[in-house]
Amino acid sequence: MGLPPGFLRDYNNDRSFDLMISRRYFPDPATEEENKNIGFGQHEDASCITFIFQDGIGGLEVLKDGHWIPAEPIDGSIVVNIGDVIQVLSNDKLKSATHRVVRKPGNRHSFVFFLNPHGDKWVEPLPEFTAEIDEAPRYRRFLYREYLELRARNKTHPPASVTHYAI
Ligand SMILES: O=C(O)CCC(=O)C(=O)O
Ligand SMILES: [Fe+2]
Repeated sequence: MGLPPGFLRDYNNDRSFDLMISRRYFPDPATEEENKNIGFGQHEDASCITFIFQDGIGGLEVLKDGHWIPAEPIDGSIVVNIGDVIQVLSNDKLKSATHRVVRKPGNRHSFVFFLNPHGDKWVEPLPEFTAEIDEAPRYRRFLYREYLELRARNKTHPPASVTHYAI
């Protein structure tokens, strides 16, 4: 990221807002009905970074230049996604990965670990990516807890994203 080693640890070394979720996806129902094979719709994670441990079934996809690219399972490997917090800290230099899961013929299992800041942490573009390189901040600052609440409230509506704080 162009930041000193250990930066993320120094920014937030409190692990109490981290989260690990175990997920199970049922097989593709193989109907023609639209969106029926979506196991987890397109989204970005609210985390700093996310680690995905998936089995061999597949279905995880990442959006790149308008195309969905499968993140094929590789035995013994972990998928690492950049989340919204890094996008804001880096003032958009690093983008939160847009991803989804499509259902495959088999039952899929994954463990998803979200490395998050503490809820009382302020999230804002860092000087290294703004003042120090003559770039205007693209987000106003917000408390991490506020953002989690915003996302929880908007779950059933168009999902909230970090663009809510865009300047
Ligand atoms: O199950 C997966 O592989 C990914 C799930 C996911 O994107 C999430 O929990 O945010
Ligand atoms: Fe995700």
